[in-house]
Amino acid sequence: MSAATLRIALVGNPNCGKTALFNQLTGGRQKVANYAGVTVERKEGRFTAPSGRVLHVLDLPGTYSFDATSPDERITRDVLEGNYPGEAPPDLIVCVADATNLRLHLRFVLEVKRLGRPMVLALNMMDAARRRGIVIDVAKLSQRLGMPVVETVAVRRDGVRALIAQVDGEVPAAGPAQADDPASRADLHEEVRALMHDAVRMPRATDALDDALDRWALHPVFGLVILAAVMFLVFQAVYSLGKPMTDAIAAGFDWLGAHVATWLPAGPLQSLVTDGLFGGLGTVLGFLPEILVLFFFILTLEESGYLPRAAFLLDRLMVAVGLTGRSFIPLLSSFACAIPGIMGTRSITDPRDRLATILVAPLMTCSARLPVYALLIGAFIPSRRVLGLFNLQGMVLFALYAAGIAGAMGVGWVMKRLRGDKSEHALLMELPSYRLPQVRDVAIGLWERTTIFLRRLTGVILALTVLMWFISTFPAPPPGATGPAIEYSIAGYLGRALQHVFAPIGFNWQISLSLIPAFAARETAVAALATVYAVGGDAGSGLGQALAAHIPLASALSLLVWFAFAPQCMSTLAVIRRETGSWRVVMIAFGYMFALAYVAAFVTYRLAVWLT
Ligand SMILES: Nc1nc2c(ncn2[C@@H]2O[C@H](COP(=O)(O)OP(=O)(O)OP(=O)(O)O)[C@@H](O)[C@H]2O)c(=O)[nH]1
Ligand SMILES: [Mg+2]
Repeated sequence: MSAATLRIALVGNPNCGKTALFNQLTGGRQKVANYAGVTVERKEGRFTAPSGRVLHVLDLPGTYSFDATSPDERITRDVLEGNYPGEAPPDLIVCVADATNLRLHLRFVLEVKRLGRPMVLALNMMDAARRRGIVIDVAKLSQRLGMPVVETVAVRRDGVRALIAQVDGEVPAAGPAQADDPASRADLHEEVRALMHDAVRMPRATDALDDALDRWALHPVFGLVILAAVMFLVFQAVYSLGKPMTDAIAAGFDWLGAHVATWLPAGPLQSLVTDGLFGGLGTVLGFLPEILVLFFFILTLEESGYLPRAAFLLDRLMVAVGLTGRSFIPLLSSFACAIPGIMGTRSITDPRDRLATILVAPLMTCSARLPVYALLIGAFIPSRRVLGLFNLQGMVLFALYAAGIAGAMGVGWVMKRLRGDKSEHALLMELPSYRLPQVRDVAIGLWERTTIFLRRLTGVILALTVLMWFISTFPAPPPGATGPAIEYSIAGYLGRALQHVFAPIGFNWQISLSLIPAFAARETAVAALATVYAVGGDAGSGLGQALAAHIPLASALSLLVWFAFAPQCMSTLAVIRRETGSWRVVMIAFGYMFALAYVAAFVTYRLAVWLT
């Protein structure tokens, strides 16, 4: 080991603030949230300590013990034991413990100590511990444990000073390694009790506010009512807060597009700029506010500590449909994007539960679908008040999300029947303390979302939009052609060929065509429709109106339902393959979702045609 660099690893029970410490030390932007199992991969960062020494910091998934059973916990164990491929064991282990919950967290500290490696204990959440009147005799604890102990507050900028000073100094000597057998593990419990007795004074009462809130939040009836109300309000807010901003952006782009068009000579370049860039990309960009409003609520909920309660409430229902309460948080993250959701299933111990969760995660409506929904809802569903209070468009949006959830439950139930599984696993899940969201974490989360969105927009969506514009413009119609020019383009031919598949569910050739780029990034369906209609000369008065004029209501409803279920995302399929290591699972996922989407869209279309 050179003196100039030091490799440290942050370990500890889930939800004790390892990632918050990591971010504070390295200036990183890893996801922090108030539930167990947020971090499921090893993440690396670095910073330069005041002495000039460079510290490499590893953030690891939380783990309760070394009897690791879930895939994410195994990563932590392997890294510490030096079994992680291509990585030497860390020079110094920083074991993080939640100071408000030492009775639980010290057990793992003792387990890590048995590895006999240089180690420091960080008592995190000291702010919360002080607030609750918990008194910790740090000197005594350090002496009894035989390792340096520092206090930290990972959510405050100056809350990691003591830790930095500690890791910047001498590396503490390692204690003796101890054998790790079941008998000696039983002693850990006694050891924790003795430590608690000697070094920690806990107030008698637990947190009264948490208990009072939980009486409502975990109530079998009111709890569900509260959960439903929270979800419903979120979707109302997406509309009432996001929509005005979206409209303003769209108006701005129309204005800009019209002006830019006057500076360009008429011809392909003008068409590319106005139809492709302003029409296509501008329309997608306009949906950013809605996405951010949705994320504001998801991030706030994640930080509040409410989500594990919701998981707990829904556990019985989820077990009935072949999932578990543990699936709840991965499924909820899939509202952002199925990819982190599918990766989040690593914290599910039972492999069959994990597989079931992976298979249904793509049915949760990801944020890339929001522009498609918002566009079609805006064009086809009147913006009416219902019961003088709720917005009809917001209600339809809520219904589409609900359709995804109901679909997931149905599929889970069928899979459970197919595998003849009668086993039920009790949900063991820690309920964290309620916490006011940190402005910084919410801001980081929104910023991350914005950059991801803009990167997609200027990358894959831009490329596909230009491609769509190109195939809709060329080749030019032959001399003497009578129909609209676009019908003679590559896009026209391709769309009509595809339409054979999709005509039964009511899609015209333009919609059928837009499904191709949507496979790479779903939002592109919007850009593609915008471009195709604009090139066809139909979008003069806005894409919404053009769609309303050219697509019957029944087809629009069918398209919405299609998007709720269809397996239209390459990256999701790729991540399923990576996480399960099986092409068969990918085929099953693709096949069942395609069938489900097709049948559901077919039924919707026929019903709508019949009713209208
Ligand atoms: N009040 C207070 N909250 C903290 C502190 N450190 C972290 N938190 C909050 O605790 C929660 C968990 O923090 P994370 O950093 O995600 O915890 P983690 O240990 O990385 O969790 P996993 O990745 O699930 O193992 C978040 O809501 C943080 O905002 C602290 O020192 N004080
Ligand atoms: Mg973490």
